[in-house]
Amino acid sequence: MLEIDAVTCTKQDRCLFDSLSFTLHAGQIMQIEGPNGAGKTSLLRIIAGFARADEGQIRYNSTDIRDDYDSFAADLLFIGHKTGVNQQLSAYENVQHWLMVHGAQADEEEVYTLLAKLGLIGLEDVPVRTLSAGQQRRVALVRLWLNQAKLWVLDEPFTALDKKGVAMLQTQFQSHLDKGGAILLTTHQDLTAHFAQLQTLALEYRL
Ligand SMILES: Nc1ncnc2c1ncn2[C@@H]1O[C@H](COP(=O)(O)OP(=O)(O)OP(=O)(O)O)[C@@H](O)[C@H]1O
Repeated sequence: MLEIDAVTCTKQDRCLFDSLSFTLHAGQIMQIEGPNGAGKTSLLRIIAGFARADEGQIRYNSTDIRDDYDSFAADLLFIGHKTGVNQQLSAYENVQHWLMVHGAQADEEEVYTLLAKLGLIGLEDVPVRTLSAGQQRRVALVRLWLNQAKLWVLDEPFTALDKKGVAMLQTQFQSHLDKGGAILLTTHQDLTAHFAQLQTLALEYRL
């Protein structure tokens, strides 16, 4: 599904990674680990096509993502450190916005059921900026339940979630993998007990 081929990235005269290669197949989850500043976010942004590698190629279904970015983007769900939630809008309004952007359909009852599942009922009409950090993260993650994208690229998705939130997210990951999706994520959470098919990639802090 996704091939990272000899990718090199240098920032501020420091080589973060050099000639990095790996493959992610349908049904697989890969965790990128490493200390602060190692280059995890930089790698995710290159893979998502938001930044250019100094060298190397990212292929999706055997095609360089730059040759057919629209098809790649249609299959990609990226949730970064900055979660992409509109802070001025309510959770409900954010969901309506994402549905429109992704051309997805969900009736009002489905939206409310999802918001209830994520513990956001009673909070769905207030501006997101007034919610707690964990509640804001839950709003950002609603997209994982709404989206048909096959490839999820997620930067620290567990940040600020409580234990129940972490468990719910892991269950949703498994459901995505079972349907043939693939997940690439950074997290400091130990996922080894939860995903038999977990692959890990450790980036070192290079001087
Ligand atoms: N836009 C940029 N311009 C210059 N340097 C950058 C830029 N983005 C990242 N860097 C540098 O690249 C290095 C790697 O940053 P990156 O955010 O990829 O690390 P990370 O492994 O995700 O770290 P963390 O665990 O703290 O989130 C850092 O030293 C950072 O200062």
